[in-house]
Amino acid sequence: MELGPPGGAGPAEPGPRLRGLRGDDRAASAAWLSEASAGRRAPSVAAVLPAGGSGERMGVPTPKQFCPVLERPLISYTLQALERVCWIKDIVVAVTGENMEVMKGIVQRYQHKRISLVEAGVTRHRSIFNGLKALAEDQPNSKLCRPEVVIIHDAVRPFVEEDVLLKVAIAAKEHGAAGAIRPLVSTVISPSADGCLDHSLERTSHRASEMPQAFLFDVIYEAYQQCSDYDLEFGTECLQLALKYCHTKAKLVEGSPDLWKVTYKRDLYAAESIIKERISQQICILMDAKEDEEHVGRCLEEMLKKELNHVKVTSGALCHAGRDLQQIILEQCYNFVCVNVMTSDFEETRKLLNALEESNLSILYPVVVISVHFLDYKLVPFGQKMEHLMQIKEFAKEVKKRNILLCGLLIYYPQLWRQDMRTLEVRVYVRPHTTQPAYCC
Ligand SMILES: Nc1ccn([C@@H]2O[C@H](COP(=O)(O)OP(=O)(O)OP(=O)(O)O)[C@@H](O)[C@H]2O)c(=O)n1
Ligand SMILES: O=P(O)(O)OC[C@@H](O)[C@@H](O)[C@@H](O)CO
Repeated sequence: MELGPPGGAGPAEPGPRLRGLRGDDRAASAAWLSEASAGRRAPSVAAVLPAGGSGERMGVPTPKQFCPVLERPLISYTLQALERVCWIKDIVVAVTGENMEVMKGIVQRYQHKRISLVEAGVTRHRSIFNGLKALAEDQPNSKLCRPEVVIIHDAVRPFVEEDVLLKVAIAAKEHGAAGAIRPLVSTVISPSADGCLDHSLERTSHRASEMPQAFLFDVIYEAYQQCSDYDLEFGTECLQLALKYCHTKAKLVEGSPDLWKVTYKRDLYAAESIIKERISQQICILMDAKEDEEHVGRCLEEMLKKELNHVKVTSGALCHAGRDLQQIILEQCYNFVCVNVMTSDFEETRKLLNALEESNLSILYPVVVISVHFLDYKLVPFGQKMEHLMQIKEFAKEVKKRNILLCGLLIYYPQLWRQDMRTLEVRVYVRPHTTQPAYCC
């Protein structure tokens, strides 16, 4: 079993982040995190991701966890989802020896943090067990701490949100084990030996066991240590191991429809559609820290928040915002508004375009950049400005080769308006089913 280089301690983002949580989940998360801030020992949480399968049902040579979705390996989306959760301290991924270098390359290329790699086993349960052993602190050279709670999540379930992770972790702390469930889509039947129907299960009184699942580490580690070879070989349910070997009845937590596991090729197409839909709901507003730009950017942010799920704002000259921007690009933002209030030059937009051209964003999906310029027509003759701004056409042609759609928006305003900057109303028209918003100020 080989522990790869830990991906760096601590959450990818400073401080507690309650993103992706709503209502009482947010309150629960705050309570969960406040244990730390209250000076009490925070409940330490780690995750184990079994990623050592061959993906036979996918029917392609590449194991499905490494299959590209928008040119990015599927497992990277799952890691990104877990990394958004600041209270998961370590993420242990079990991969086969032959895929260890591939996995290390993915961790490096997408700058995944808090990742440790262990050797997978010949079955999913054995892979999970190897992950637990790495956390048990009874391994030589292990840099990992034994967690109080461990989350187990299939590497091929990329659409996991913080709220369900929090629910199963809190439930596991209280009950010893917890798992996400979903209503059955098809009725479960039991065939007789001669291949005929023996009986069917009452669908409404049964549920599908999904992931994530969470356990008190001691419970699930003990269960795996007691586990029979038969169960390690043929078992598919961690909750059952906790029940059978530790008499721990898991708390069942209703999960969202997006928790499904990528198993067949159609699931990969579905995953790509979901990822594209999520990309179209994200936008980043870049502006310089100048007061006017700040105000315009904040106006735009408020308007866009009514239309889109994720609106990020990064201010400060791009060179300072660079790290922020890199993180935003890493999180797969494909839509940008670059606000240039008093400067007509394209320096900021150009820096953004350079960062995008050097990024890992897929060329298969259009990046939309809207370069907004506010100019006081009393200060600057229109002709001269338009000539200058027409440069944007040249930029646009250049970056189009990389599927970056660059649009320019010039807002000419009278001198008086400058004092009225505070009253600026931004009306945003986001064309449905497109990533290209149309703006009017
Ligand atoms: N020896 C194994 C087998 C599976 N898994 C992981 O367990 C998760 C769920 O298993 P499954 O969907 O069955 O994956 P595969 O075994 O790869 O798929 P198949 O059964 O189609 O071969 C996947 O992330 C898979 O990589 C694992 O870590 N080690
Ligand atoms: O059986 P598979 O290896 O396809 O999937 C493993 C688990 O995801 C599956 O058994 C869930 O029902 C969770 O227990």
